[in-house]
Amino acid sequence: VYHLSQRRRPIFPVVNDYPWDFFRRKAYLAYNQNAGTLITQGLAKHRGPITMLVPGGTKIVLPSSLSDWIRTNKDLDHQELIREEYFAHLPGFESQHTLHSPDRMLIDLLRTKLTQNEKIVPAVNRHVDLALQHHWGDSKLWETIDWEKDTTGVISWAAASVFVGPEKATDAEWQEVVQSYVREYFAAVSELHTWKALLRPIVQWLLPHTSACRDLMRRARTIMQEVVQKRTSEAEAARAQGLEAPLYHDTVAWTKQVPGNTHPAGDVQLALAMAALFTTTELFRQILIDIANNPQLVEPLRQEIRTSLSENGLGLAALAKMELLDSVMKESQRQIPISVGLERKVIRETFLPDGTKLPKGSHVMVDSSDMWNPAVHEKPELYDGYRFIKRRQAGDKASQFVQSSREHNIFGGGRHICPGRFFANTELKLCLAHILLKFDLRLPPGYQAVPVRFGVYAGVDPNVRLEIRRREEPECIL
Ligand code: HEM
Repeated sequence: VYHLSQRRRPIFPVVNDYPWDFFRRKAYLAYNQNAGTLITQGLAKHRGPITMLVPGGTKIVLPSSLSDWIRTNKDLDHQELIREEYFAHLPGFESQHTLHSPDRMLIDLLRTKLTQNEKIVPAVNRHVDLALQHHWGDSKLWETIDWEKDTTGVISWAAASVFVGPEKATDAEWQEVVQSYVREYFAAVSELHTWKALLRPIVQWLLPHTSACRDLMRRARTIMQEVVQKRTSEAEAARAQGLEAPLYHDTVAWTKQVPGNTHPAGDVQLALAMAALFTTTELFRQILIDIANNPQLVEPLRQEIRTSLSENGLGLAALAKMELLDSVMKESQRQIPISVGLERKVIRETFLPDGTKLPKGSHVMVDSSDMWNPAVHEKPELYDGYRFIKRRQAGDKASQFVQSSREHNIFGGGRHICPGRFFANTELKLCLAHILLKFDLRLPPGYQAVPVRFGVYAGVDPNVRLEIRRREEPECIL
């Protein structure tokens, strides 16, 4: 079967190869439903890398002992993999090209401007407050939030305060464009993957999600052209009157300062939304589930937030002092069962430390099961909000939320490590501080959230009915 359907014979043992499975139905079903187990058992059995058959090709999974090798190897690339797998060349998907452009404009911008930038805190804080009023309301009676819309909305407004800036952050049309684009984009990518590569250049014009992306991309470009134009006129008017032009602390202003930038402002915004919205919202949802399921954490968290804010004022120092919250956030990452990290494409033939050749074009990734490994974590099956603060106090140097390590590689590593993780940290801590001080949360009695699995990836339970109410005496220190 391999010789007919694969150009190359897999170098490592295949873990989902079954007799008489000519069309790979069984192989793909096993991958979709059970990738985590296939990986753990396969790595244990073969004591080395394994191959998985996946729709459209094969993926090589390396044991976590090779994390450092992958992290530092220059023959492996993350961006090229993403550009290819997420169809960055298609019309309507230009934002993916901007996000993973070889010029690294946006990545460098995030690294320099969005990492530990004190100036963005007040705007994010204000927008979190506005977002909670808008999406979560003022009721002191228990109400069920719209799990998809009211979690995405909060994160999207908070991020927009720094991405698009004050003119559009809470604008209904802009929010609709951005949030719909991210939804349509991921749906379009999944839809396109079900078609043979040869047919994609044709079907891309006919499929509803791909068409929606093109339309939303056009709208984003038009809206952003107006924003840029408005700011230019504003600056000219100020100059004409001998005044200083207004100062903005957002990606629109920062992108304008990049010499020779060729990415349209609309593309930059959709690129940011694509990288930041789904990832951060998913974790936000998981943290809300875990806090609701662990009410004993609420008072200690509230106390920590009050103390950090009263001793440091609102700013990065206060957020850094929220160590229990930091630990809770990292522990919640462990509840989303993503089986791999550090996905890379081999861009030049390269060799594993034992001399095995990895051919150009291979797709490699690293096993993430250390996150649930009893040799790494005591009682890994339990949710322990204090897990990472205890490790930190015991001297573990990689137990903070923004840190990535071999045992916990949710933010990747090496030169492609997520440049948005500091911003995600700021945004999530501010959202959770507001929520903890102003709301009570609960889940229906006995509700067990069940994550969904898509092959090696996973998502938070989409059917949660989270109930919220404003606290009787909300603490207005934020
Ligand atoms: C909890 C939220 C987030 C998670 C779990 C996450 C996770 C990741 C992961 C796993 C990677 C690939 C790293 C690698 O393979 O080494 C990545 C890359 C990236 N992330 Fe994030 N991310 C999050 C939030 C954000 C945010 C808020 C932004 C933007 C503000 C962002 C921007 C990016 C960009 C631009 C890249 C590409 C880096 C490169 O290719 O060099 N991410 N992220």
